[in-house]
Amino acid sequence: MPFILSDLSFNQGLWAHGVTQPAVFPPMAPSELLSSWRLENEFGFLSVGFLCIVIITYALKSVTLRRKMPPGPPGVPFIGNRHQMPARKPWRKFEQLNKIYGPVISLFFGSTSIIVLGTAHAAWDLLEKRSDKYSSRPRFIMSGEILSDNMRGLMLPNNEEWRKWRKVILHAGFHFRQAQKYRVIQSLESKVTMQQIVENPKEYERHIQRYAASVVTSVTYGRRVESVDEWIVAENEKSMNYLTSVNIPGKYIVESWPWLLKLPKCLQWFRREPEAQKERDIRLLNHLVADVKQRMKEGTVPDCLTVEALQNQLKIDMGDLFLAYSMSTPFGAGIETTAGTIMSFILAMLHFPGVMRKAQAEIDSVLSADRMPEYEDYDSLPYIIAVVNEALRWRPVAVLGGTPHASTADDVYNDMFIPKGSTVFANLWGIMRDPVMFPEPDNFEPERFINSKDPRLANFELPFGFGRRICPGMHLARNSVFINIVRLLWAFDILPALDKNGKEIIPDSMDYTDGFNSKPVSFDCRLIPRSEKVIETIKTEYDAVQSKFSSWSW
Ligand code: HEM
Repeated sequence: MPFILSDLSFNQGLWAHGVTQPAVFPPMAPSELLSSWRLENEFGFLSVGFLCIVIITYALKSVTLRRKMPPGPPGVPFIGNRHQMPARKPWRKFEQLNKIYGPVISLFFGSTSIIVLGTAHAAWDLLEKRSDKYSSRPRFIMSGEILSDNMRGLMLPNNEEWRKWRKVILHAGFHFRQAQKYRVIQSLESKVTMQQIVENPKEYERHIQRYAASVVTSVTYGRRVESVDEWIVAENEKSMNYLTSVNIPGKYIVESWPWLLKLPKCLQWFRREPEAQKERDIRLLNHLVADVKQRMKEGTVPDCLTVEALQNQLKIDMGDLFLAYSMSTPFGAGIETTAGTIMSFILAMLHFPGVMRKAQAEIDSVLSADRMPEYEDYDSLPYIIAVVNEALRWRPVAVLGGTPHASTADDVYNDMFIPKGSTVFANLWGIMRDPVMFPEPDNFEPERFINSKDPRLANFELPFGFGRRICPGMHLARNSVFINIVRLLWAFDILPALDKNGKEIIPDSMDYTDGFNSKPVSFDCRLIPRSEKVIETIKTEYDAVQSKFSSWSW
């Protein structure tokens, strides 16, 4: 059994190195030398024997545990399967492994058991139906504990603080009815985006990013952004980039050796840099809340998440700092995801022009060029709704299912044992490409949602995760994706860029970024207004929007 054999040789090797290191001793008589040699040897043999027993017991336990657990590729002692995981796009490897070993597989990263779910049904069975056991998060020592003092809800385990945070985010912010209120802002911001694209189509990606950032700052702090270069976006981006940079597995030794946290704080060298960043984060987040408070006093602040939370602060029993961190949640979770999904839709249109024509035909049957689509048109546009669903499916932005879940109790699923403390990935990349649920998954085919009898496809929440951790921003996100997709299709032909010989350049449909959120690598395309009348309508709508924004800027 290679697991046990290599386990032993690795440790014996290390041990042997340790005891054969000669030190400097005073000279000894031969008899002394002999008895000391015997003593040392007896001690040595005892130690080797003890070590062997420990290692064999550990190895046997591991093998027995592994046999009871979901199948998976054999690993290496102590390292597990970590070395088999590619540094880039691990979701593709997960998909391959699910194809080989089944919808539920297990791996080991060191001593941590990793469960990867490769079908929607497996994810619903565990993360939704058994959400009492699967709604926690793994421990994030560097990013969650040291950098954020357990104040970032997205990384909190399933505890009282997380429930409090989630209630605020949902009830003060983004549950279905509350999210409908923000449609006004989303519609206005999308009109700005359309005008920016008409004026400067080459920068279309920046316009979409600005849209996503402005919706987030508007619904959170009641202030919008006019450019992605504004300080508020830059500062938050810095903070988020730092957070992501410390979240790299294996980068910090304390993640593998948490006992280092027991050292006196002055000896915990790894704390210095993140604690300095923490100070900067706190200054920024407190400033943003203070700004809302000030405008509440003046009576000039629009309805937004922070106003709702502050008005209910006593009732929800949330401290000032936790509230300030909680209000920043949409920054990390809502900008890249929304913009990335709209970018995937544009990429898909370059590859599937037939879908674009069909979608435009539906829009033209409901609207003319002198009226921009509105949310009220939603129910008249079933094909567009299917296009939105397909954009979320074809290239899911939260590619690994967002932040992984963690299990809080031992469990048995289809005769497979899942130990407490497992990290659980619902690999949305693989799930969305499951050919049973989504035949020919590489095709961008909105019809799959129209022709399906599956109620879970009609109400397509799958891209937003599972159970008690399901994305609280999903209604807001869906509204953003819908209004931008329908208006882009109404206004523009989305066509490939041309090279200098007039030949079309079709970007690679698999060229996506790395990280927990994966979006298309920037690509050129042509967004050609469909008529002069469309340009005129966009301009009229844009001019009308300006007066409504006057008090919203930073
Ligand atoms: C197209 C856009 C979006 C997609 C595809 C998306 C997807 C997801 C997914 C898959 C998760 C993980 C759920 C799980 O753990 O099972 C998640 C979590 C989360 N999302 Fe979104 N999201 C989007 C936009 C947003 C927006 C706009 C917001 C905020 C306004 C938001 C806030 C959050 C938060 C706070 C969590 C963590 C929930 C928790 O840990 O309890 N998301 N999202």
